[in-house]
Amino acid sequence: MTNDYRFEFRSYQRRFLRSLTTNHGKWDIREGIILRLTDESGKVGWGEIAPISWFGSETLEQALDFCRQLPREITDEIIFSIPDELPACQFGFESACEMGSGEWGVGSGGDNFITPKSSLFLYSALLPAGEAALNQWKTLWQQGYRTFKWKIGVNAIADELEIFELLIHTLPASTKLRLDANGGLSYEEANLWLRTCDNLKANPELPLEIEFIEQPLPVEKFQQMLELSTSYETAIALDESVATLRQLADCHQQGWQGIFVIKPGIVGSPSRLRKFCHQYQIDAVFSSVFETAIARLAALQLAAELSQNNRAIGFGIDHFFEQEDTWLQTLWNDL
Ligand SMILES: O=C(O)CCC(=O)C1=CC=C[C@@H](O)[C@@H]1C(=O)O
Ligand SMILES: [Mg+2]
Repeated sequence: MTNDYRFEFRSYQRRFLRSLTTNHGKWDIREGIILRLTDESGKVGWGEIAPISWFGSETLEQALDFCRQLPREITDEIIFSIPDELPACQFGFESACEMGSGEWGVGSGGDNFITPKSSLFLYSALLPAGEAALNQWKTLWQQGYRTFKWKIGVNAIADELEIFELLIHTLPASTKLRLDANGGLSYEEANLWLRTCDNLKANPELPLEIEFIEQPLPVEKFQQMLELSTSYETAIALDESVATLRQLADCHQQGWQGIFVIKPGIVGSPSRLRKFCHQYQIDAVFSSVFETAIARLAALQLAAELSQNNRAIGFGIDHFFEQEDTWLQTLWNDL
């Protein structure tokens, strides 16, 4: 795309089919902004700003304020100087530029956001927290998922360990299971979960693989997580700790050698993410921010370019929403 664009945007709301319950609380409605850039030749680039403020990005209001103060005609210069305090805006505007320039091989954008569930990617499906996981996994298995992520740190640890015991005796042997605490465990609880997973790893009768425990401790407990990462066989993945590019660089610089969960929708500038990942070859797992197909297309493009170690991508979240294809068209038609 050339460097002058007509800029339009509108906010959206999408209700989860079922609330997403994590240690951060209950999430019922996903709100975001869809933006459209049209260059002088008429080429269109679509972008999406999908903040998660409790994860470390800007708030939706801050993103809307930023969009409202922009002129109707904007330039590359404005886009590539969006401050680091607005990482979801950096992602939304930059990816709209890239799409419009056809760098993804997407033509006019707008009419086709089919994000391929290609076999090139293994997808990880998000299970509901608590014992609902025991009922839900089979439907997802029948849809082809072989990697699942289950939220812990939501209910009492004794209850979750009990459900975990049932889950590992129910899931097929070839399953990979990820546990995501969203920073909700105490140091003692994190040790108990890691020890439990190590014991499972040592049990030949239960070959199911615990791929990693995600963000066991709060962001401010980085040193304790660094210590835990060398004390157990079971891998640890940082998520909230590396939510933005600044945090990602900081944890890497402080010596994190484990897994990094990358949420492209809120991490910040795609071009700077590419540079970082190419430079440091980090072990990255790409993860959804419950975005629409617009941001998902951009995020999958980055995952395709930057994924290492064949890790399933955390975009198995379609079952959290109604079908979206017509919804996106109606959202924009009356603009
Ligand atoms: O990463 C995945 O497998 C799916 C996405 C996912 O789990 C999340 C997306 C956004 C916020 C969180 O609730 C949660 C996470 O902590 O990773
Ligand atoms: Mg997570």
